[in-house]
Amino acid sequence: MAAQDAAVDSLRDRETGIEQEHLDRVYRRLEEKIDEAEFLMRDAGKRGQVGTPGALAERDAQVFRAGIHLNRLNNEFEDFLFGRIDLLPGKDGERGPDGAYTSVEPADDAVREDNTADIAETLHIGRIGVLDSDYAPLVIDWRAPAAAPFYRSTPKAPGRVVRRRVIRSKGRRVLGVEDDLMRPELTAFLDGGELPVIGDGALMAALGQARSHTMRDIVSSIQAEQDLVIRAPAASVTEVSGGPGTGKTAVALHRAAYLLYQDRRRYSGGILVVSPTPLLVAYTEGVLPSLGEEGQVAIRAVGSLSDEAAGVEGATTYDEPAVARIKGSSRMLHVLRKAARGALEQPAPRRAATEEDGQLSFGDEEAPRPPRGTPDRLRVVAFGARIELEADELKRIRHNVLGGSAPVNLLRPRARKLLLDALWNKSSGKGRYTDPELIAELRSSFDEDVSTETPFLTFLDAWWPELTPRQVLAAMADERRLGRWARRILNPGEVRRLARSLKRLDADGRGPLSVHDVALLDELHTLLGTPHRPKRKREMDPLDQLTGLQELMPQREETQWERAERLAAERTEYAHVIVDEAQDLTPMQWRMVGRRGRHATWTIVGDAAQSSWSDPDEAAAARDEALGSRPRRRFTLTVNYRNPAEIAELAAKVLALAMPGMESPAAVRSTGVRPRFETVRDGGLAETVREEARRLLAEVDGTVGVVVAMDRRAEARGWLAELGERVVALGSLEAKGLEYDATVVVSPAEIADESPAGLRVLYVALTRATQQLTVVSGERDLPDEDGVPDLLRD
Ligand SMILES: Nc1ncnc2c1ncn2[C@@H]1O[C@H](COP(=O)(O)OP(=O)(O)OP(=O)(O)O)[C@@H](O)[C@H]1O
Repeated sequence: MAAQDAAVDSLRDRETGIEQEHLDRVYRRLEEKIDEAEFLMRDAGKRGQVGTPGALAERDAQVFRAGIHLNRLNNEFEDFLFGRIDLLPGKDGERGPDGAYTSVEPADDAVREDNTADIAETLHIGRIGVLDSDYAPLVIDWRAPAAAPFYRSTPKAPGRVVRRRVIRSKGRRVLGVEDDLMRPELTAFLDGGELPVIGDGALMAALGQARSHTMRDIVSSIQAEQDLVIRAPAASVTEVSGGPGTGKTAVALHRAAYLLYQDRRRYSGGILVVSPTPLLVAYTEGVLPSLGEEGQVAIRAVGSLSDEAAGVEGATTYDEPAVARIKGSSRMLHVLRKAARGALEQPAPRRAATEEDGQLSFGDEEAPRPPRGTPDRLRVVAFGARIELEADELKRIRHNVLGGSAPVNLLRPRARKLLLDALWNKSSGKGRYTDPELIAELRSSFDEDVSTETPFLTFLDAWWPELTPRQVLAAMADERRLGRWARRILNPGEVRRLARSLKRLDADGRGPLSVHDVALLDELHTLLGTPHRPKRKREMDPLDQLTGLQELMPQREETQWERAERLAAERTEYAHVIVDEAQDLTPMQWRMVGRRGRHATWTIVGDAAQSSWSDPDEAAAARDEALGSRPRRRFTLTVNYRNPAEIAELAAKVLALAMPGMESPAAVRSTGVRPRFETVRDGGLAETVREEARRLLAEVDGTVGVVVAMDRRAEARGWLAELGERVVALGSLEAKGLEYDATVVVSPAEIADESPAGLRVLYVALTRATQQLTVVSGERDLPDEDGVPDLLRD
């Protein structure tokens, strides 16, 4: 036995050594390329401003590209090289642009009658492609067509692949290899020797690893059904559904990198990834840089998608479920339409303002102030006489201007014009001449005189103020006014709740926003419109400003990440929109996201069984509206890579209650560790949860997540304060998309009772662990003698 183990070890060492040699060659080549890039930059710097403008531009572009390349090479990705496939000869013998054979199917005579074959081609797969000096592929980019068999090949449909190898490396050192045989029936030869096979496969090795607070890419172990989604053509809409842990988020992010690789020019319009929470953004945002992509992709939480949320770093607070339900509903669109127009009229201020000559006095501050009570009379002097418009005339004019659906702030010029018309009609100027030319001249000077006088300007500012979305939202905190705008749309109870939830905002709408407020603000932004203002000077494109090395350096000071942030901030529409956890978008959020992808192609990933929105049909209708009539391509992911079977089995009980008849995905592995059930011990809930978290911290190497009902969040953070950074307390809605080595789910009944979608939220909570799960029951859970709460019993 010992001799056999030693043989296996020496084979492993030999194969690891072979890959080390290859990696050394790759790094030698990378060093050559770095030297080349550095030379190019030095040379360009020396040459300064000589040559024709065209040649200079070309040289500058080359320097810029070399600089970026250099940066990437210097980054020395962990696992720079991660895969290898050994292939049979191809059918047609043609080679693609990366130097690899293009055919997927083996040549007819590739396998001899005695089931032996020769390996005709070996490809190494890595994060970026590297060619040797003869343009032969040393490393193939994982997104290149030649790399597809690495992911697609299965023992059922192996194509040309005989052996797939995952190479584990760190920096320049190969740590080990894991092989999967795609044609186990075959004896294959490479360089005269039999092709050896090492280990039990890479997927299991990857899944067993401890989790940290950031997601890892899965580039070395993407599975065939996932690869089909990642490489699906970008046209129209790609919809991906799949249960918890099937890799939807991972696939969505890898797809973004793939699309950029495929058609960088097209996606220079930007890719937007919409995520449900800032926690999930923080968890996932490292994946794209690890795949060599960051510049063009913006990952945004739905609560910070709108510029209207700027200044509060996006919204992170949640409304109570009944309020969230109102704010998310498409009925709000009708309320907002009325509010955007109705908010023009300000109720009279509590403290009486001084009125003088038909105008409200605003004191002598110069800065524009929010309106304080709408004036009901306009009085100006023209042709030496006073002209007045009374309340009912003003009302008629307002009504006239507001007919139609144009954005309110853009109607101000029209309001101004109708006011001047009405004043002119009352003036003595109107009947002064009969000659149309003279009338026109007089009218034009009347307009100019009146409309530049302070009384008119001050009146217009107060009577037709330029409203901000936040001011309108704040106006909706007045229950009486909101009641008018929401008549026959919301019932009185809903009006009261909604108004009360907005009392947090001051008159200008400053104050803490909830996640659902953001979609309302974004809608208001559209309803109000932004009057045209002179544009700020455009920042120059790096290629515009480069003239050599000296200019390249300051440019480097803006990191790729900052550049992405800046570009995203300037962008309002994207070339491709990816929606993660799409089942959670409310109808109003779909409208907000839809506006950012009116001309985009889309990838939408989600799982109806995890929806925390109470009315999935209404959300589906809003989603259809956002996507329009674009054709859809649908995929389903079927394997749960996160939860061991023992945990998946328990979660399936809740799924059966939440969505009867819905199938849960098959867990890919089992650990033999069953979920634990605890009831509150003597020290109370805090002590019980703390003890359990402490125990789990000792059991696993990575992270522990404690999931509680939303209104216990702050309390739970206090319970765990002393346990260090590996443990995190989360509200049930915050757990979306995240995962931990071990989780403690506190009181399933509390989570399930939180909202109409509570059972689905509980299903999410129960599917977060990669290794161990403990359920702690309180009284409401009616635990049996084994501590199993009623919701989780058979
Ligand atoms: N092919 C794979 N190789 C290695 N790990 C994988 C693979 N596919 C998925 N995983 C891992 O499984 C876990 C779950 O993936 P992910 O979070 O993308 O799933 P999800 O479908 O978005 O889950 P949920 O719906 O619960 O949010 C992650 O840790 C991911 O890295």
